[in-house]
Amino acid sequence: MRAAAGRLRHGVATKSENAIHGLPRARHTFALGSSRSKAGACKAYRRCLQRRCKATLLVQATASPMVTSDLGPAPTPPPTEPVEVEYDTFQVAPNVQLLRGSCRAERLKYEVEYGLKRGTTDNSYLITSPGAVVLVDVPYEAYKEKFVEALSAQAPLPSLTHLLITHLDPKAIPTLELLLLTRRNQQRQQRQQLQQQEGGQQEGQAVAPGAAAAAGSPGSSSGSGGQGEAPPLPPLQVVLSNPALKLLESTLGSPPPGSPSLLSGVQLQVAGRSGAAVAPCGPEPGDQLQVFLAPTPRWPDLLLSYDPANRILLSSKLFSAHVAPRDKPYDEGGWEALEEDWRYYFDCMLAPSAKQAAAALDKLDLVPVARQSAAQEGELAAAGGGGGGRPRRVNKTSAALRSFFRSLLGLPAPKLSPPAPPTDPASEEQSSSTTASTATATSSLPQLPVCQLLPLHGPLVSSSLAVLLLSYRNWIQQQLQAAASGGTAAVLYASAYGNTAALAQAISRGISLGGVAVEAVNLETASLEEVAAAVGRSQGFVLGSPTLGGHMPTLVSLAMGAILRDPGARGLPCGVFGSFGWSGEAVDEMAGRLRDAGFGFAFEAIRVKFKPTAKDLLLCEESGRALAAAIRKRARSREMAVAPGSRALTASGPQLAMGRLVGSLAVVTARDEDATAAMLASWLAQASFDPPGITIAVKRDRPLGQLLGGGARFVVSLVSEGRQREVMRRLSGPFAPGADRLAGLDTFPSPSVGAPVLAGAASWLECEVAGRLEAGDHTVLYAQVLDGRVVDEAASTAVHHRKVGNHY
Ligand SMILES: Cc1cc2nc3c(=O)[nH]c(=O)nc-3n(C[C@H](O)[C@H](O)[C@H](O)COP(=O)(O)O)c2cc1C
Repeated sequence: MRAAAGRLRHGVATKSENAIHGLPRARHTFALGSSRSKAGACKAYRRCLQRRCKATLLVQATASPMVTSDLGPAPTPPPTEPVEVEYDTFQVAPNVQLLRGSCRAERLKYEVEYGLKRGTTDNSYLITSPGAVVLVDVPYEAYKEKFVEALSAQAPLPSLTHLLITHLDPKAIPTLELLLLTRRNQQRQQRQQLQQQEGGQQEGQAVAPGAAAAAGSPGSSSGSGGQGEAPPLPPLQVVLSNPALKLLESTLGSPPPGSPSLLSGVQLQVAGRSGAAVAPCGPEPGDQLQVFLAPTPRWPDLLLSYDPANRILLSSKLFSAHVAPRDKPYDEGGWEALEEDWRYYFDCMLAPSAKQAAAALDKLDLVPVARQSAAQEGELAAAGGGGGGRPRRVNKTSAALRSFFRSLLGLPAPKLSPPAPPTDPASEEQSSSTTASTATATSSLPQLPVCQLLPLHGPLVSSSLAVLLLSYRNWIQQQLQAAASGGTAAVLYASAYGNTAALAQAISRGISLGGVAVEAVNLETASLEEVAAAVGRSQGFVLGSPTLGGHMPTLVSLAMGAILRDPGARGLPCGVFGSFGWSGEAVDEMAGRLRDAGFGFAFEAIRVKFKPTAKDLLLCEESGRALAAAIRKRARSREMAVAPGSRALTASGPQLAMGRLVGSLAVVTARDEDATAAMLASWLAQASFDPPGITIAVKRDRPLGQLLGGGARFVVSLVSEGRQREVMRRLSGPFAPGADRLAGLDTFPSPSVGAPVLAGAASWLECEVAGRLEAGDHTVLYAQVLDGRVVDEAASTAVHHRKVGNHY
């Protein structure tokens, strides 16, 4: 192995584009088909469309459609897939508990287009203060019983005074239902107990002192001394955004005839303005949870909440990650251990809504400060410091931290977008007939010291707080810059079961990696005006649809009509894709209508049977990059038409000098299930003797970064002198999406990684990624060498010589 590593040379080889294939790091895991009969399935899907929500994505499925009908074979019932979940509670501040449901073995079946399988957590928080017990968020239904049990152990449910919902997913509705039902039952029991006690007192029986208070209701202690019926308990105040309110009303608000609405015992309060105070969170009068509206196209109901007493941001989907840390709830291992997870979540979930994410963060001037130890927090709280969270204590630290991290990341000014013009509070106000609007809007941006980010999913952010905050701004900035310089592509899709959504996500990744920003539009929730506006803002688009009943669903057809009617859309590069079960007409219909209207396709129509495999997702990612390339090419030719020669490349002195750096010419390969990736590389170097280690620099816009995440394994074949011409010719590209880049080259699988080794290479190495460093437009991967062989003792390694250092 060491002999093989010793074949690394600094020099030679490719001037080529490094023909990197990318793979998603893992496949998503949801199953397909439907448990329903033809009629049931159609009804479910129609209901989904009518409600314009993703509730029917809950339908479980199987990949073996067997039953026939006049719609075609209907899917068979699904195997029930038990999901193993755990439930834990942790104290994260003197008066704040984390209630955490986690699923490690496999991620839960949601956010189906999210490609990782590192487990996930659903985080809820309980904030207790004098006179208020505030629950923040309820988890998905897989956790519902354990959640209600864990919550009841922390606080009797009737004692809950507020429920703050930062995001309401249809899959959390059953949990909310159980919570409200259990609370109502517990209230009834309490009331009966109190009545019995009242009766007992009247009959002269002894009542244990404080028995009513032990029942746990804020109303109960005050009511225990009265005569007659026990006083009614105060209603639960549910604070949420207007879109969440609509979902709540359309589900729990309309119970079956004869049963009382679970919402009758709650008071709904719409968070109408950013900065509004909605619930107590500490002992002092000013200790009020503030809410900030943070809607994105994907999550139109999103709220962020700031707890000034504990200096905590309840960040909902922002700063989340789908990873389930063991035992400890925090970001153990820090930035190094979790950067990839946070970044991947951002790329999948927030990059397509970068503008909205920027707008949300611009509403808060967050200042990172150090977290106190639990003991210190306790002392400070006891001393009336509310957890020590007062700005005067922390400004010095925060300024130093901010400037340190800003310089570390080479970041510009902290603001992402120009300050918004003063808003008319009325325009931001969200209306609701059932609500009492909140008060106390901020007029300017006060600094908000923050020592913890408490997200909906994944680890709580403490040790990596400053760097994650700044990285978010950096990532958002990159997206906005891509949109400004490379343009935007609209990714329009509908998906009943998540399969087409998974394709849309992979295409979006490819587009982003190709240097073009993505505006994702879910046709189930967007209006036709929004569709037209998104296409109008874009320089290219893709359209995705499942086949249902032999056609594309009506909403896709309507969206298509909106595009065809828009004269500005003519000539935009585009592409179509979709998942199907047996006939797959939708993709042909879309392609046919666009072709007839004169549109040009950046890639071949993508049709995937049911659930996409790793290979399908790789094809999608490459197709996304092809669309990005078409968009950039079109922009360049327009630019050239205006100012010919404006983009001529001129190499500077340093670039010429850097061109004299040389590296070994290698072929890097990796495998993921049915997909194989290969790239030409020459920016390789030995980095460690013991353990043996190497580095590879991979350009950021290559999908290889996704392929080679932490712990990923790959193979390096060092090309032998004399073969560089042949290898470079075959691997330099350009390649059509899905093309086999190793076609025509002899290979064999490496013994343990199983990725292809180039036959006749000077040597080969099997490696495992052990670290990543973001470096300018490349990512430097540090990998430990697991195994290796010298294939040809006599061969020397080919070296890549270049003239200039501004390309390979
Ligand atoms: C009610 C219903 C009707 C369907 N009709 C067809 C059809 O006519 N032709 C076909 O190829 N697949 C059909 N399918 C299968 C879907 O296209 C397939 O499940 C696809 O993966 C769904 O993609 P999605 O997850 O993006 O919604 C049907 C599925 C359902 C539930």
